[in-house]
Amino acid sequence: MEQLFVIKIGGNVIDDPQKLEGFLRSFASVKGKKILVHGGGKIATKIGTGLGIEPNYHQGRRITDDKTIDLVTMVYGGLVNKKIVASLQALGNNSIGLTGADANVIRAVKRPVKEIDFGWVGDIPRHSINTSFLVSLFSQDITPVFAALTHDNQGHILNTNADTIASQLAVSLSGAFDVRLIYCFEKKGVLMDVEDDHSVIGRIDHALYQQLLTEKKLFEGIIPKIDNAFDAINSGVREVLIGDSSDLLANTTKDTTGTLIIY
Ligand SMILES: Nc1ncnc2c1ncn2[C@@H]1O[C@H](COP(=O)(O)OP(=O)(O)O)[C@@H](O)[C@H]1O
Ligand SMILES: CC(=O)N[C@@H](CCC(=O)OP(=O)(O)O)C(=O)O
Repeated sequence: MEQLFVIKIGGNVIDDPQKLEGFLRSFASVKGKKILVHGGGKIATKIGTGLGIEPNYHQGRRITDDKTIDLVTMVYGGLVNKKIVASLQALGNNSIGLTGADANVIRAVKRPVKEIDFGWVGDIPRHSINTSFLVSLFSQDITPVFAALTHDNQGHILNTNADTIASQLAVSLSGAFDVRLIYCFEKKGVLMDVEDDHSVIGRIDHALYQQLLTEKKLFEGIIPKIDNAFDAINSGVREVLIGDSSDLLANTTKDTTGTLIIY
């Protein structure tokens, strides 16, 4: 099968113009079929605060009320997405900016209210991705660039975690391609000590993951990222890597750096 890279770029890199430029330069030079997924939570929080829309989180996850869904639609689907696409065009990488609503690529369901009402937040059921549209873009040599937004097919945009969008896109395309999912962020990989960039853990399987959780080596966003990584590797994705955005090119070869997630 032909190889496909599904690459997610993290919020701290998007927030740093120099790092973002370096990353996009590397991304543009990745040969073959590829998809880029981004969020932009930090920028949304900054712009929202300026507009009087205070961020509201529960256990690190954004609660998305009526004003916030408008905010993130503007920031993720507009500002961040279109700037990335324009940069890629300048680098000679023809690309198209998409949300999950465009061409009905990602239909999601609003997260049911349990103890917490997350508001306009989407979860992606299996088999709800329009893969044939993506394949048609690949056949025209156009790279899809996804913002962290989906839709519910009832006229609503849903704020959807970018790591989850990346893993679900990877899973849905794994029947047709040899997919390598790469989570790029500002650290060298999953670290034994989050303050020490030399403490990269080369491989994590389920047993080691449980041990790292018990030892409290992992906190905040890295936990849902690893959960999404396991979801992908358990559902047909060939390889999943978590690494530094500046190591992207190495991570598209056999000599990967960063952390491999394995069964
Ligand atoms: N052991 C660890 N190794 C690497 N990162 C960790 C670890 N524990 C916690 N983290 C935190 O997880 C964050 C990554 O999650 P998140 O901010 O959601 O990613 P993204 O940049 O992709 O949006 C890192 O910036 C880091 O602060
Ligand atoms: C529902 C949900 O988690 N939405 C995220 C979407 C952005 C995102 O995932 O961005 P990063 O990957 O850069 O954190 C949020 O609004 O923060």
